[in-house]
Amino acid sequence: MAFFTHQIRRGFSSSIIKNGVIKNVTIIGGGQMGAGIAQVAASTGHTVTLVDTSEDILKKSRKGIEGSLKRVVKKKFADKPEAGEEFIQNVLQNVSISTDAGASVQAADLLLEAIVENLKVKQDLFGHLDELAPANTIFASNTSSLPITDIAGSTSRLDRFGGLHFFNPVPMMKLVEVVGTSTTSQETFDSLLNFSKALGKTPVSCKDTPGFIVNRLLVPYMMEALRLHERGHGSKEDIDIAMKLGAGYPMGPFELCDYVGLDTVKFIIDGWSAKDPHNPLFASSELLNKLVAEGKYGKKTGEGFYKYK
Ligand SMILES: CCCCCCC[C@H](O)CC(=O)SCCNC(=O)CCNC(=O)[C@H](O)C(C)(C)COP(=O)([O-])OP(=O)([O-])OC[C@H]1O[C@@H](n2cnc3c(N)ncnc32)[C@H](O)[C@@H]1OP(=O)([O-])[O-]
Ligand SMILES: NC(=O)c1ccc[n+]([C@@H]2O[C@H](COP(=O)([O-])OP(=O)(O)OC[C@H]3O[C@@H](n4cnc5c(N)ncnc54)[C@H](O)[C@@H]3O)[C@@H](O)[C@H]2O)c1
Repeated sequence: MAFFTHQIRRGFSSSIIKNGVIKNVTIIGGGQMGAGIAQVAASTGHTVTLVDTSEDILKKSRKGIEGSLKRVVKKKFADKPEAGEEFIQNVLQNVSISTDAGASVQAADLLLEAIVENLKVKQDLFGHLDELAPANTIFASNTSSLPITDIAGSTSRLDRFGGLHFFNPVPMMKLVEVVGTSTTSQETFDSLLNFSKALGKTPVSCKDTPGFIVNRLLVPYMMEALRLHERGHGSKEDIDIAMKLGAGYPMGPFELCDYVGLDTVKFIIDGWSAKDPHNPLFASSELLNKLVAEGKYGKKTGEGFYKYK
């Protein structure tokens, strides 16, 4: 059954964002975050184009969205399975997939990037798409740790650029950090704030400071858990149990690192440590580096601190 239209819908005129209301969204990066955001945006009546580098990856994104929608529907439509199935079909119809980023931005009110946590790669992508996207398309990044100002600097639309930081798993996590730089216009910021609300999320306003709010507090905590283990002061299992049962976290720090992706965790901490090398909060972890070198990125590869196969 063809759930997804495999091409960009034709017949759209260029994006004409009306009264700052975002309806058409192009998401670049169909990994765990991009697929999750696509699902939530499509579930709330937005038209979504999900872009990645290959059809195979996009097939995996589609499978992930379908799986997650089934879990949502199991609860939301517990006693109405037919309505649940209809909901899934409607949501999936709102999502197109594409490997052509340039074509996919033509009708976008919002271009939201969720690709690898690497400044140069993000700058190259935005710089390229800045030349192709309609002038009024708002650009936003889902970066965990990079300055929005640095990413935006690769474009000529500094007033129409902001941060939209979602949390993993996107369908379950209620928060969105909306990040304004010194050049983000109030109109753009309001559009991003209202878009987050339209997704059913609770937005908070953030300054463009390292880690915004959540990660500025979460990253040092998680890295200290890794170092505590490396000092021989606790097994990863005991640290995870302790933080779940003693501090009320739904996942322990090792479980959460695996859930986020150890490659992403390493990108974040290496970036911060390069900028602030003497800050002990941002010191790296040998164990993390070893696992990443072995290609053990956590849940997404089947092994990280724990095994998932
Ligand atoms: C060192 C540096 C690190 C920093 C990294 C920063 C990264 C980033 O920038 C910020 C973040 O995101 S930070 C990360 C922020 N994130 C966190 O901190 C997350 C912390 N973890 C949690 O909040 C919970 O463990 C979960 C909600 C993930 C799972 O809940 P649970 O109770 O432990 O386990 P359960 O029994 O499996 O699931 C129960 C029900 O949840 C539902 N459901 C779950 N996943 C779903 C999905 N994908 N779709 C749809 N539904 C989904 C489903 O209904 C399921 O019921 P089912 O009938 O069994 O299908
Ligand atoms: N994982 C998390 O918990 C989490 C939470 C919030 C924010 N983030 C941020 O979101 C972004 C994505 O993280 P993720 O966990 O989804 O990563 P991921 O590895 O699951 O997915 C990234 C996707 O981007 C694709 N990609 C890479 N370069 C591309 C390009 N030039 N064009 C199109 N697609 C490209 C990859 O093929 C991959 O499918 C990162 O900036 C990360 O810091 C991650």
